[in-house]
Amino acid sequence: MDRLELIKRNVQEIVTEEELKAILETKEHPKAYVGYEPSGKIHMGHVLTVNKLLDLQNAGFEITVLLADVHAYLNQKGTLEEVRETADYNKRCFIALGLDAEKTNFVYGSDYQLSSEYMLNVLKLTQLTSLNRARRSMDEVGRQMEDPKVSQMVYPIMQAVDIALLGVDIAVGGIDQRKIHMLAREGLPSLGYKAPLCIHTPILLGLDGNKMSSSNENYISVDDSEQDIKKKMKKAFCPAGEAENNPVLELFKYHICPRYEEVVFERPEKFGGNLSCRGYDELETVFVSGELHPMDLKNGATKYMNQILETVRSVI
Ligand SMILES: N[C@@H](Cc1ccc(O)cc1)C(=O)O
Repeated sequence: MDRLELIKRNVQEIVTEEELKAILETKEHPKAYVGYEPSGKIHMGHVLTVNKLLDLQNAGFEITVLLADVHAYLNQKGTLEEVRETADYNKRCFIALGLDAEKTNFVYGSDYQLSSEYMLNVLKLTQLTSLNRARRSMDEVGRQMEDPKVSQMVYPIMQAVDIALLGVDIAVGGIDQRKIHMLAREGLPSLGYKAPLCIHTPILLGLDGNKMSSSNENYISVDDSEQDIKKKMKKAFCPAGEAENNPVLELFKYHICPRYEEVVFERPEKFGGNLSCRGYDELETVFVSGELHPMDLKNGATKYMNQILETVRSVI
């Protein structure tokens, strides 16, 4: 796979592809980052952006991971001390998932976001941003936004300033980060910084076919046991022959197939014997044709997710 193909795989949007091509031509080691609000549960949604960072690392990018403790605090996720501790756990998870501990630049928000240079930029950008826009940019990111706090209006402004002061060329994130990234693209040039490129990954469905939510734990997280995964997969929504809105197929598309050249579904002879697929497209075709039963797909997902998470569990 060439560099551009690797960067584009499983991505929902690149803003803009022309800019990406230009940067690939001029820089051998462009810089990209993702920021994460520290979370007690690192789930397959987080892992999707980690996978993209791995692709970028393999494409020669320099990677920064922002452990956004101050952002989590501003977004009502706990005290600064609590979120900082969770950030340490998250760093261990990300390394276990394959990010090179030596080559990846892990940064805590609180280590630089309280400096006067940073704060002055934040204040300048607050002065250029309407309250309405700041609020809208938090639509898919903010907690309890029926009664937003002022801290949650500062949040997107700080995220924009992060991009400038971390000195990255590319901001990576789920498509839910889009409005904040657009604010950064528009606002940063007025502060004398360049507009960042953005790479947005899709947002995964929950295993029940609804939005992922911690209240009904409808997702796989990296600390799930083999038993947890079995149970969750058994209950998972997996409509026969359907490729759209199928969370089990999504696991193959975004997590399993990128890690395995070939996947094998083990079936007794009377159900057609073992079936193997090379690459996600082939698997989707086979599933849509009805040749592969949802039960077999789920069993396969259980096997591979366990293999992937085995190594992670053993080190976190
Ligand atoms: N907004 C991100 C977290 C984040 C914070 C600061 C950043 O600079 C980048 C990302 C989230 O929803 O989890």
